[in-house]
Amino acid sequence: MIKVEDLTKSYGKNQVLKKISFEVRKNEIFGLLGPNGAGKTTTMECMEGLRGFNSGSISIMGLNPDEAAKRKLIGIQLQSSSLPSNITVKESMELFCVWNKVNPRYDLLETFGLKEMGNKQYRAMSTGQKRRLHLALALACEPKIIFLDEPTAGLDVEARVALHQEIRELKEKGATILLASHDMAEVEALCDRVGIIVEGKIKKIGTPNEIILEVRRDTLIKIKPSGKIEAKLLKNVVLKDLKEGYYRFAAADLLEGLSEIVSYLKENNLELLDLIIDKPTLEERFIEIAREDK
Ligand SMILES: Nc1ncnc2c1ncn2[C@@H]1O[C@H](COP(=O)(O)OP(=O)(O)OP(=O)(O)O)[C@@H](O)[C@H]1O
Repeated sequence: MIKVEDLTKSYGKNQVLKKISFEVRKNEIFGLLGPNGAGKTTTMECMEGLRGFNSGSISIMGLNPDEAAKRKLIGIQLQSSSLPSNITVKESMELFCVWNKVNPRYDLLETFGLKEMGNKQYRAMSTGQKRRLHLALALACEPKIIFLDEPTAGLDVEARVALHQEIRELKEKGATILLASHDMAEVEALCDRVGIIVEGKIKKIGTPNEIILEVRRDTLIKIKPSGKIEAKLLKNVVLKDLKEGYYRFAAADLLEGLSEIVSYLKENNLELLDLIIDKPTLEERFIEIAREDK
């Protein structure tokens, strides 16, 4: 669907993209994950046809980014300066939809909490409100490919949940979505595959699960029983420490470890007062990868 090959981009002498290559498959949500300044926005802007690049190639459904944009294959969150200051929320939706030859999506204004401010002028909107309007417009013409750059930054919890739901529905309807973010939980929850970009280079591509499996530590099971546990008798878990009545066990296999602990508690008439499972996360692997070259 999208193929980026050996993409390089410099701002003056500062080379910010250093031969980036990745593919986005049809109907997947692909997350571009990276620390501040890694090159996510620059990569997205090159793909959107908004920014030139020095070398390499970008193919979007077989077209170059300019052509793909002209044919309205891609939906982009507009930049803040791109709407006239006196246009209202409702007018901007209508204008955008007439331009794209689709029916206005007033429901999206409702989804993003903008319904009540249909007559508000763009210049009077807060940054968060503008952001939500840009998202509603980006999604309104149901493009085949959608680029979202930090879509939930500055959104409140309700709008964030609504946006996640909207993204999932767009995928169900067949869209391909590229999402740049440094929000690990968001990427883990939404993305089918993730590319980790650090200092202008792609360091890792895989599903969130594949990447999490690379974390070099066991899952930790933290429990508070109603009495003492003879930890030496347990074969599937290793006691790491015992603090304030909490036993922290490492388990190579979570289910086996957990079932052994539960059986032990039952056999010894102990109650389980608290249970915390601490599994490796995408964030842990991301931090390892970001530090690898330092
Ligand atoms: N218009 C520009 N002119 C000069 N340098 C730029 C410009 N835009 C970005 N940069 C630089 O390019 C590098 C990559 O920036 P980019 O915005 O692509 O990163 P990012 O991963 O999106 O970061 P963030 O998560 O902070 O948004 C940074 O060092 C940034 O300072």
